[in-house]
Amino acid sequence: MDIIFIRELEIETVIGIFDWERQIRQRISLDLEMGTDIRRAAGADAIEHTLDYKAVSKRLIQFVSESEFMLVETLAERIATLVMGEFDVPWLRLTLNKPGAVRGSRSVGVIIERGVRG
Ligand SMILES: Nc1nc2c(c(=O)[nH]1)N=C([C@H](O)[C@@H](O)CO)CN2
Repeated sequence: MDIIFIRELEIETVIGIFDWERQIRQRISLDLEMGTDIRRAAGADAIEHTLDYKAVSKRLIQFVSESEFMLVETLAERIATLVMGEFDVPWLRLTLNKPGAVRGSRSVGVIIERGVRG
């Protein structure tokens, strides 16, 4: 299996469990690895035969910036469902970072893996 990836996709959104967090927008950062087979696209040298990382990124920016979840877990799960469903991705690993959320740490967040790795 091959992997198409997106690193450090930064998006502002409403996220958090505290009252003050419901009033502001905070930056989250996504690292996404998506299972695929690149051989057909490489053979034809044609974007229509592969997973377009720009199209995935644009959809994620739209979805995440309009979302208002409390937990990073919920946002991560919803992103995984969206990517697998809309882009026909059989397996993915997603790291969702919430930088600066905990004083003294660079980042906190969640890592999830979904689907079947071929
Ligand atoms: N496992 C989690 N723990 C915490 C979350 C979360 O989404 N998942 N969220 C918070 C607060 O919103 C925090 O980010 C504010 O600093 C605390 N713990």
